[in-house]
Amino acid sequence: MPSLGRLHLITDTRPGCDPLAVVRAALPVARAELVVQVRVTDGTTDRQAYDLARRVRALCLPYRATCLVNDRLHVALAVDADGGHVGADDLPVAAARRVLGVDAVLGATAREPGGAARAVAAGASYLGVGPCHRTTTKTGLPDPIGPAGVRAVAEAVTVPVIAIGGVTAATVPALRAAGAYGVAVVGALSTVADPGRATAGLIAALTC
Ligand SMILES: Cc1ncc(COP(=O)(O)OP(=O)(O)O)c(N)n1
Ligand SMILES: Cc1nc(C(=O)O)sc1CCOP(=O)(O)O
Ligand SMILES: [Mg+2]
Repeated sequence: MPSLGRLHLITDTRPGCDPLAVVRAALPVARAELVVQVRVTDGTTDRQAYDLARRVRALCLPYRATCLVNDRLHVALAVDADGGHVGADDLPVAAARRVLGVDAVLGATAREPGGAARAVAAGASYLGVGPCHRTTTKTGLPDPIGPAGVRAVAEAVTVPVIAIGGVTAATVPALRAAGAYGVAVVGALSTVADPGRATAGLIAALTC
């Protein structure tokens, strides 16, 4: 299994966004510290998801950056991605592990220690933990858990904890201090004028 990068860039495919431009800007800065998770809106067809994932996979390869696919594990397999990410509405973690195989990177969403331990027992190789802070990118989430919630999960598992939800370079130090191995972001890279510069800021915060 490839070693996991600390900066997870989740693609933003909302209207007006250019996810490939953001990936192209982030890759030369973060290189193998970058994990690109291809996440598409529900209305996206499998063909569109496949085309985006295939292009992201090709961009990641020269940098040895990890490419994951959110939810649609058949797309992950079809583009030979490094793995996938599942949550409560997706395939159960054990089923996802059977689909992807033993060597794949498999992320699972966890919001509290009990769920986190169950996800790891079922085969998750990392956990996405949040929402850490308020986010404008996704609706229907529970209240933010803050660094204390991240700490509770990190103390319960031995796999990497990736903090998600409203993460910025300014909030990274407290999340790292709480035990997060890395962070996952949408808006901090997709809604800024200079995603390359924003990537450098996040990497600096993650590696100092
Ligand atoms: C790193 C990371 N953590 C959490 C999530 C959320 O996944 P999920 O709960 O399945 O929700 P959707 O992203 O599918 O809407 C994630 N994608 N990545
Ligand atoms: C996709 C996603 N999942 C979350 C969760 O807590 O499960 S928060 C989130 C969106 C993260 O976007 P931003 O970095 O713009 O806040
Ligand atoms: Mg999901």
